[in-house]
Amino acid sequence: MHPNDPRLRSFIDVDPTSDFPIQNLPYGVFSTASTPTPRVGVAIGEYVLDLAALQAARLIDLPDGVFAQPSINAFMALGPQQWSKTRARISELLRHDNAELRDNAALRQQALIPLREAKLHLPLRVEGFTDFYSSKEHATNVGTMFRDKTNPLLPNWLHIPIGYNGRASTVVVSGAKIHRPRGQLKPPSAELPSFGPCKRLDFELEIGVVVGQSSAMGTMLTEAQAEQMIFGFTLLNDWSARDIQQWEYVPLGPFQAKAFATSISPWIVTREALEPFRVHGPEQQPTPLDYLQQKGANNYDIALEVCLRTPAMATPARISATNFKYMYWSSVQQLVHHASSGCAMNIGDLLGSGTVSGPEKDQLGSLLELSWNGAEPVQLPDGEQRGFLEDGDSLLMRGWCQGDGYRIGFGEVEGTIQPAGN
Ligand SMILES: O=C(O)/C=C/C(=O)CC(=O)CC(=O)O
Ligand SMILES: [Ca+2]
Ligand SMILES: [Mg+2]
Repeated sequence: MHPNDPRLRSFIDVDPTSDFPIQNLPYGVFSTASTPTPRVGVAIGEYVLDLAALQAARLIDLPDGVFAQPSINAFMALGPQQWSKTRARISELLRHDNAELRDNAALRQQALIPLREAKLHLPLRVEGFTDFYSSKEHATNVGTMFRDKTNPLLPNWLHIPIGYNGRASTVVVSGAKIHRPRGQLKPPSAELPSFGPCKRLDFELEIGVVVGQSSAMGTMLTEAQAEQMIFGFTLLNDWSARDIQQWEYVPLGPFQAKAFATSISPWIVTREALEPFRVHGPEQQPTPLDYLQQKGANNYDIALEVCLRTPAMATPARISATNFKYMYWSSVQQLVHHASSGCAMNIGDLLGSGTVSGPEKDQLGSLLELSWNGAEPVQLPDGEQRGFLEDGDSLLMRGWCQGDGYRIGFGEVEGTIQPAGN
């Protein structure tokens, strides 16, 4: 049976609402109190399966030590055929009718760790971080607020997957504390800029693409090559300082406004696990230039939600619910474009999709849009309201593909705002 087959069952009980059924098997890096060395595992139900332990027990046939690493980069370097073969083998080992692991109590004890006992680390060594801008709704909304409401979409937008080179150095895993950045601020009413803590701190709901293969400097990628280079997908929050951004971004784009932190979820859902959830993206009109043309279903149906919890709230409240399927430019088009000048791509490059905003008012992927630059604050169930994020606020993103009786989930990415540092 193919590892995506909905009929597959594991000997580990998995709730139908779990993010991590046997059809998912996302990769992460974890450690435990008893074994503090970070190593690679996959999530299954309420457990992490320790792949370094399975390999040491000779149940997985790959180069020695490939999972006894603090990142998945060495595994990604093995290439797409090994990714697929390994996923099939892990699936086989977890099946209800396979005795190899199921009936080996000692190995099960060692290799299946309850998720609540695992510390989750940044799953990849991030070589480069690029952030795209591929939701037409988001680009239109920001253009309306920041530039020209009669002509919000800039003329290049429908021809180029626009992006900027971000910072790999500040990509952090879910749970990492986020310090309010400081920067140059110049509200429209002020004559001169001042330096101080950001007053308009925001999130951006995005999907992160993990590049698992390299391309040589000077070479372009075909659609098929780019597809094969994508290892998997994460949730990504591109924290954004809107006041710093508005003053600094002309003409080279965001710089310090988005350099202070980017959070990702701890699990990387493989491209293969998302195959059953492919959908057509929006129609692209005008037709893109030849090198960007793509055939077939080039997007994914991934439900996404954003929840906010202020220090006064007992539980988080949902403030947005949208879907990745609305994105105009696909991940493959972004990657093809990224390499099109001859830019070398590396194993461990991370590409942000761009803020995922849908067409409706409750489908927007940033507070900038939800509160219309602070003018219409978001109302929370306990009577509080938010134009932008305040110290102590916790922001939570979730994502999943809904199958028939199971879901391919991304887990979550959380970050809590700390006061500005020194
Ligand atoms: O329209 C602008 O000037 C800026 C938009 C963004 O905030 C840039 C960005 O990070 C891209 C995105 O997430 O879609
Ligand atoms: Ca962004
Ligand atoms: Mg960022």
